[in-house]
Amino acid sequence: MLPSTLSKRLFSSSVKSQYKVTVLGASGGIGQPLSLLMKLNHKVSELRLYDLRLAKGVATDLSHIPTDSKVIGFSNQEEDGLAKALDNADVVLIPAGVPRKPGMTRDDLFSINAGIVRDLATAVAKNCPNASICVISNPVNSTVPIVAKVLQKHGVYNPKKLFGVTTLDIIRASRFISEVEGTNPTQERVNVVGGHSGITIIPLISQTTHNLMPKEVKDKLINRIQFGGDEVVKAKDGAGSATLSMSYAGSIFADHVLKGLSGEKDVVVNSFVDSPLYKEEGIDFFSSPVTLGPDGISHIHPIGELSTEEEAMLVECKETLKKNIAKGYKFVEESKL
Ligand SMILES: NC(=O)C1=CN([C@@H]2O[C@H](COP(=O)(O)OP(=O)(O)OC[C@H]3O[C@@H](n4cnc5c(N)ncnc54)[C@H](O)[C@@H]3O)[C@@H](O)[C@H]2O)C=CC1
Ligand SMILES: O=C([O-])CC(=O)C(=O)O
Repeated sequence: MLPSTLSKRLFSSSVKSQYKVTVLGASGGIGQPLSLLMKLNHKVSELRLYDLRLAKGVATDLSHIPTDSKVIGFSNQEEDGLAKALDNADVVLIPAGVPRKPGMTRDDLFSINAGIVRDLATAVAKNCPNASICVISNPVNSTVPIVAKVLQKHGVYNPKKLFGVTTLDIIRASRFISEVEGTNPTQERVNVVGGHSGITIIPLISQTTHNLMPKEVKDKLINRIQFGGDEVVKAKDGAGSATLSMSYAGSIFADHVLKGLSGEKDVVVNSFVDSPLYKEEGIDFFSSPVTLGPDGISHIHPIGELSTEEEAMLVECKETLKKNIAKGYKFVEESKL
């Protein structure tokens, strides 16, 4: 293929770039490749990168790519760096925070990441209260409620525009089920609902065409989807958790949000959101398919029919989620804001 044809394929688009996207934690393992993928997204007109280190370097590097967007790096060393990065942003992606090491659960990250996410959410509340906020930092089951509470305290909470990014569970499920069934992963779609940690991740295999696989094969598959994160943490052996698959997942999620904002029809994606599904049972957030539009979430879909085994998983999931959400709320209540 001629280089010019290749460059046209990669970089040309008839889509109008119009959205300002900010990545908080842009120099990290997820932040860098995620920023690269957002630089390639034609709906983005301005990409702002913020981190405690290297954000200007990463921004300069990406700024040489000939797509129709401007890239600007902001550092915490400059006055109002964070405020400038967020000023009037349309979409904010948050992969800031520490990743796991072998032997840790996502909840073990709470002690450090809760404060980071609280402070970044405070800056979002002050500088871009209308933004769609996509939270990647773990533990997602608690960091999303933290952001909600912070925004509530500032009187700017819009539940239609706050998202916990659980897309990695969806893409893992597509991949892993295709490995078991010998199918094309791009054609596989599993509805994964609940939360984003261990047993709160519920892959609804009964809703796929592969429900008749032997029980032990299915149990193993479900366990692999639920603990796929641990597989990467173990393989990286102390150097972090999923970054490349996560940045791919994050870019797909962000693209859905941008498609919704730009008025595309039937934009449906799973996300951990402020949800009516189990609110009566005291569970304010739950991941299920949601339809996105110009004002954020336009519809939250129920999770559909479950098998007896999946019903039992849902019971366990809800018990853990309730505690994770309460922990996030309590942290903000006890913080001086
Ligand atoms: N939602 C999901 O499915 C997934 C979530 N994660 C989570 O994403 C987070 C980031 O993971 P990695 O990128 O691998 O970690 P990393 O350590 O490579 O990068 C994190 C970046 O955040 C920056 N940072 C820390 N505090 C900050 C602050 N106050 N403001 C701005 N930037 C700040 C750091 O300087 C660093 O560059 C972790 O909490 C991890 O558990 C990881 C994989 C999947
Ligand atoms: O496992 C981790 O800590 C990172 C993560 O959330 C994932 O890979 O799903």
